[in-house]
Amino acid sequence: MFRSVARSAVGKHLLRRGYGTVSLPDRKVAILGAAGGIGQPLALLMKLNPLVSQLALYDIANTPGVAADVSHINSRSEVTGYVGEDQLGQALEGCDVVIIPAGVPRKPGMTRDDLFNINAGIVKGLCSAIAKYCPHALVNMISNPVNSTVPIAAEVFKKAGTYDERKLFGVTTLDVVRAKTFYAGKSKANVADVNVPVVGGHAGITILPLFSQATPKANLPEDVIKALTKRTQDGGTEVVEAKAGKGSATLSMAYAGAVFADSILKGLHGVPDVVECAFVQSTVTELPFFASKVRLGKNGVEEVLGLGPLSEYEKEGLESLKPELKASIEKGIKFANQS
Ligand SMILES: NC(=O)C1=CN([C@@H]2O[C@H](COP(=O)(O)OP(=O)(O)OC[C@H]3O[C@@H](n4cnc5c(N)ncnc54)[C@H](O)[C@@H]3O)[C@@H](O)[C@H]2O)C=CC1
Ligand SMILES: O=C([O-])CC(=O)C(=O)O
Repeated sequence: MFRSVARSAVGKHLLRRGYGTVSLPDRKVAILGAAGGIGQPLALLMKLNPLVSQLALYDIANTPGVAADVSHINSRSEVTGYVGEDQLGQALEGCDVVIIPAGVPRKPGMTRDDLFNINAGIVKGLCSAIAKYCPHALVNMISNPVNSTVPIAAEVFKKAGTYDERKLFGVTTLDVVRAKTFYAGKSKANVADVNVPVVGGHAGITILPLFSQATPKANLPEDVIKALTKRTQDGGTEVVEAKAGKGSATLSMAYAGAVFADSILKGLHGVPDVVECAFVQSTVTELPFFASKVRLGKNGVEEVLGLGPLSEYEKEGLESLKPELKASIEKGIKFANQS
């Protein structure tokens, strides 16, 4: 997964890997919520990423143990654990990338929006600290409801005078990961070769997989496309129900979060043509935030790419998702400005 590091990169560190000697820059990455269900496996995967030189693991509890454990792995980065609000500033100082999986997960019967009351406040507090201690960092928001937490983060940064729309991302990679897996299953394509853009937001019908643009082409019948769409939209709920009260997706999310962070780091590193779907500030539709393909570069978002040609079914899906996504965005903005 992490092999395609550009050989021409500048930097201080020389690493000898299987494919020769490459130089890599110093990059500090923090995970906020690092002792949680997503945070722990994500810490493990980020420890394996050669583009990271310092890995800061922050949580309100239990990070010393997680950090001690992960730090014994013989890979490049230095790992430090930070626990409690007193240490949040140190965790964030000098960060290039901050990944946020802090907050409560769903239980069966809940929607992602049901998490708003608790997670909105958590995200707001963490983003205020980011604005203070690492205002130039790229922020990868995992905490749900992403459709609202990203607008909250944007408002907090605007108030602090640090907002840069190129540097704030709602992580929707798990929707892409699921769409690829489910499509490969039905089309019998090699899953490693499959690509499926997923646009919109990250909750229920706001998740809109564009199977008409999936590659390799498979010409699946309409009823199969509809079933694949529904399964992708309900992927999170499928896991919540299977876990039966013990939380939501953690391992597949850690994988998706690590894939997305790796792309962010590659973009920072100057690797060309790094494209991921993400929920960002957007003019692709009339909504102020929207997930679509994004080209990543040295400052974060280099270009928000358009939707491309949609099938009639996808056009309908796009119109149906807009009211819910709009309301979730507005709820986030209102929360950030009233409290
Ligand atoms: N974007 C996406 O695709 C996905 C998002 N999620 C979301 O990710 C979030 C985390 O999920 P899990 O890791 O399963 O939950 P978890 O409960 O296992 O872990 C959350 C961690 O956050 C920590 N935390 C709480 N308040 C904090 C604060 N103020 N500062 C730092 N850390 C704090 C907790 O101590 C805990 O260790 C949930 O909101 C969940 O809905 C989950 C899966 C996919
Ligand atoms: O469904 C949830 O609550 C967690 C999540 O966002 C996902 O798995 O896509």
